[in-house]
Amino acid sequence: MVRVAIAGINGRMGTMVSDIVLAQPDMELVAGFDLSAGKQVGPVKVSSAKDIDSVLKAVKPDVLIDFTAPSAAVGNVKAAAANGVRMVVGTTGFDEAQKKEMADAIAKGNVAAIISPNFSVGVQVFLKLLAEAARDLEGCDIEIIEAHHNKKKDAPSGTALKAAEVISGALKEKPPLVYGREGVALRGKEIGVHAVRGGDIVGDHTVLFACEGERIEIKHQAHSRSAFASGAVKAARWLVSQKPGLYSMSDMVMQ
Ligand SMILES: NC(=O)C1=CN([C@@H]2O[C@H](COP(=O)(O)OP(=O)(O)OC[C@H]3O[C@@H](n4cnc5c(N)ncnc54)[C@H](OP(=O)(O)O)[C@@H]3O)[C@@H](O)[C@H]2O)C=CC1
Ligand SMILES: O=C(O)C1=N[C@H](C(=O)O)C[C@H](O)C1
Repeated sequence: MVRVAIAGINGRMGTMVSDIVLAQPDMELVAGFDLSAGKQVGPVKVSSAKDIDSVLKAVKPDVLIDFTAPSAAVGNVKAAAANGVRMVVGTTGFDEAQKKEMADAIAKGNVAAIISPNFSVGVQVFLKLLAEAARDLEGCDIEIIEAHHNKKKDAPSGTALKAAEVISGALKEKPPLVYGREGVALRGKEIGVHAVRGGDIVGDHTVLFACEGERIEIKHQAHSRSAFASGAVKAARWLVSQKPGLYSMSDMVMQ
């Protein structure tokens, strides 16, 4: 049995991840953490986020799945790594210092972890297509447009930033990012990044390659958070048989 703990278990993603974990015959939900404690989820009563260290020590999960907020996730990663617990981190919106803090904690704890801004399998294919298009269409103007629900706190999305990183990695000339546009300014060599927020949009990412006389759009649309949640649960199962280290979702999907 894979013993799973979930941080952010009361949230939109945490709720869906716990439903999927509870339905897996080879998984057991052993702990859940959130700012508001006490709710019963399957066999566990949600623990207060501040008790994560003592609860991890007591229940010894195999994997902690985190969908919370950036500073919360950094604390959770440190607690999990210090207790030898593997991690699946789906939270987005980290700054560079927070990314380094997590990587250092994972290395020091000598545990296996996946940090990914998007756990859908489709998005891994989308990223692969972007790299190919960027290589073949060098010189075309590139714009990334993402759309999400009106409760999303970070912008641009983690996936949009990952798309920019992948595109940049495939181009000979590394362009700067320009977030939105306002006022009088001609487009330069940049990648434009635009965030749309509204209603209950689950997660759309479009990359436009605009060339002379033609254009290509590569688009991924998530219809349900189950695309992310089921990928995160698969990642938890996969991590159990991996050596210690920091992995990405493409390490798992493209194996
Ligand atoms: N990688 C991926 O595939 C995906 C990533 N995401 C990302 O996941 C994150 C969560 O998204 P979503 O579920 O929509 O957000 P929600 O706000 O619905 O859920 C986050 C939950 O975490 C709780 N929380 C805050 N701090 C802590 C803490 N220290 N310990 C435990 N729980 C805590 C929040 O409590 P409270 O509400 O009281 O603040 C809330 O219940 C975001 O960063 C989002 O961008 C989302 C979808 C897919
Ligand atoms: O907050 C969300 O909802 C999502 N966040 C992720 C991101 O920032 O890329 C992934 C997904 O698009 C949904």
